[in-house]
Amino acid sequence: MTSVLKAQALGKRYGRRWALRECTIDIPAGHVVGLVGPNGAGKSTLLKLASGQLEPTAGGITVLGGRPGGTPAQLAKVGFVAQETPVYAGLTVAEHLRLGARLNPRWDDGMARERIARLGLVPTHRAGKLSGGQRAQLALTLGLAKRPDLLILDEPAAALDPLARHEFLQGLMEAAAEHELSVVLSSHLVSDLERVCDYLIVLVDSRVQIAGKPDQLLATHHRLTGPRRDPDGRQEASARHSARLPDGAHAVVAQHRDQVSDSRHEVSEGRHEASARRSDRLPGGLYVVSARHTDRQSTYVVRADGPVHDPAWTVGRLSLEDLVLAYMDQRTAENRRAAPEVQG
Ligand SMILES: Nc1ncnc2c1ncn2[C@@H]1O[C@H](COP(=O)(O)OP(=O)(O)OP(=O)(O)O)[C@@H](O)[C@H]1O
Repeated sequence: MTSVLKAQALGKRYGRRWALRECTIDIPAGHVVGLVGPNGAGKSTLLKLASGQLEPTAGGITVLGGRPGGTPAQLAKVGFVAQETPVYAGLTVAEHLRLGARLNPRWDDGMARERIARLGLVPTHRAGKLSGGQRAQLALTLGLAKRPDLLILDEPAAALDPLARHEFLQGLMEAAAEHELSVVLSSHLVSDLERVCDYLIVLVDSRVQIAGKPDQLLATHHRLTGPRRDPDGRQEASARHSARLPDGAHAVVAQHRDQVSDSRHEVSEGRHEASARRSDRLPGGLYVVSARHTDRQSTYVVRADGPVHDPAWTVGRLSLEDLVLAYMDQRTAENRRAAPEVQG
């Protein structure tokens, strides 16, 4: 299958700080890809690397088989709509279309005019006088009429009200289906991405945490809920030293040790051991994404290759939002290794 975006150990550093690191992804063509993550996670950095506006510090990236921004032909194949939906305030809607026609060899003027008319944008109106939603639609029209093979949008609907956002994303989906376009868009709004995307990338702390088709991601992640047998972490730590651990518990503790963090008890080494100790009750072969404990109950979000059957735990389904939030949880991210990609 052709890759629309392929990155191998891709990294970008600003000064001494990594904005993106060890990013390895392979996105097949023909998808609407959602890129989600907290502020400062590296989303814009990845999108700018993909559109050739930034050069990598480490690793490599190809887009539609070529180096981003490498040749005029490559530039023509990729459209980019930046975060602030850039339009020229002093130019009219019609002047934007004329500029687009002059700058883009594959420009589809008929489509641009038809779309502008359908959206009710008046050609003689200056972009500076348009509403935020209208400006976003104008910027999307320019991106689509360029007739790219890949359209990259950095938080395109962030400033729009829910109705305008709905219309914007609807238009994007229709255009993607009609023109067999691959799309990569970033957003903070998982509900938006859930509606339009058939491939998701979660980026946290400059690293890709997970990537794949939403149904596959949901099939491999579960919520495990069970009683917290010993709600006091200190008692649990001392219990560990009194050699009352079940056979084999040490091995399991070692297996999960760097995968688990307790959102409320992470102060000392003893506490850390206590939190690792709790995970020894989880079924084997799980990757712990997040862990939460109340006095009486423990809740884990875990990734598993197969179904989880363990009478000690209630296994529940996650929504996509639950899954993304579990990965985005900064309190657990620190102690987690980057998860391998789920290929779709
Ligand atoms: N030009 C720059 N110079 C220095 N640091 C930068 C620059 N651009 C981004 N960064 C830093 O790189 C990190 C990633 O930034 P980036 O804009 O890619 O994040 P983001 O996920 O798009 O965030 P947001 O959701 O807030 O737009 C941040 O810590 C940011 O401060």
